[in-house]
Amino acid sequence: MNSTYKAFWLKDGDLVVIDQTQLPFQIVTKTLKTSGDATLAIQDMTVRGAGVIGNVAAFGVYLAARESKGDLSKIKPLAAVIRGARPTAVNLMWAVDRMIAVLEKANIQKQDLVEVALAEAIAIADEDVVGTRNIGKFGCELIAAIANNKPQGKPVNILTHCNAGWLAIVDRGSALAPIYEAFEQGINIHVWVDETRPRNQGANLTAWELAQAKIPHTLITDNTGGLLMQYGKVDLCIVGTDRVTLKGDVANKIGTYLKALAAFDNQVPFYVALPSSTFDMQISDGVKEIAIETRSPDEVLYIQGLQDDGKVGKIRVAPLETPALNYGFDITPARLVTGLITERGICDAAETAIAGMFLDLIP
Ligand SMILES: CSC[C@@H](O)[C@@H](O)C(=O)COP(=O)(O)O
Repeated sequence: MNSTYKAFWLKDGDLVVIDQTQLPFQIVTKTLKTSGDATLAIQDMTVRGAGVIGNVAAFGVYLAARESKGDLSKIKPLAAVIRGARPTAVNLMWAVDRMIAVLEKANIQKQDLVEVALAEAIAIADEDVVGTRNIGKFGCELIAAIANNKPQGKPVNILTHCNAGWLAIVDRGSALAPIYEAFEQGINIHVWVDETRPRNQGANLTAWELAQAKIPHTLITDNTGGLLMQYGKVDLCIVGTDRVTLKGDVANKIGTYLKALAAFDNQVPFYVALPSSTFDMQISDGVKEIAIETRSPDEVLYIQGLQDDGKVGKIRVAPLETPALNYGFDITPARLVTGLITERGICDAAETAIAGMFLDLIP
């Protein structure tokens, strides 16, 4: 793993992860020693974001191999538990399936499965590093083209939702990869950051990443984007995704769909950035076929933040008797997506274009 920024790293054979539930107020790490630790870290969102969920799942299979002393019959049920940790991000299932396929082959060849699992989990992370760099380069071309048509001194205003930065995919994220690249190239940019209720990944994580990188940004409530688009203050939307179907329907953090509708109504280009591991080529209709995670109502009923006493705590924002519903993701239909920014290039969110660029991934 060669990345500059990391959401996780290896130490003495264990996996250390940044506890994202504590950001931006404190940088706390957790050490995952067992496959159960990996499952829990994914479930309680110590780690989150489609890519990093896949990485931690892959290392979780390695930890399963270690605790099973390389016995494949014991690794498989543990891997199945990791695979079920969260339902929507397909990178989780993809990573576990890839790990098990490699281990099955290695088992026939009587190789050391602990070593093989570790090497494969590292390989997946290393591929992500290369992939995000390429996503950054392709996406940056879009930003550069807009910048060329801007009056001198005016920034390209990019709106993003949730967190799709290096905390979500090593080592530059998906949606934020073109933003990091553009900033590095000296393009004048400014990012509108949706707070992303209920868990506030925008306010807590994206704003923190951008602040660390000194990239100009402004935090907005989730409902502000439409007005900004009507005012001509958004040049481009770029979001990440947890699963894209063969026909180009996009699952991403709840609220993405409404942003895409507003973008469509205002002729603002709406791009989705993803590594190819986020395609689910076995399905077509996102609304009918993608399982949307439902999370605890408490995430809606309470807000977590920094208290006046300097401690991180939660406060309730609704009457005690009010129930809440908490879908974690929504589906943006392909027709609202201007294009998909992938590590192989930019393609239309349509079956012919996706199949044309990713034929080798279609089962
Ligand atoms: C890899 S970034 C794309 C998505 O994973 C991201 O936008 C997102 O929706 C994350 O959701 P989360 O619930 O925080 O895991």
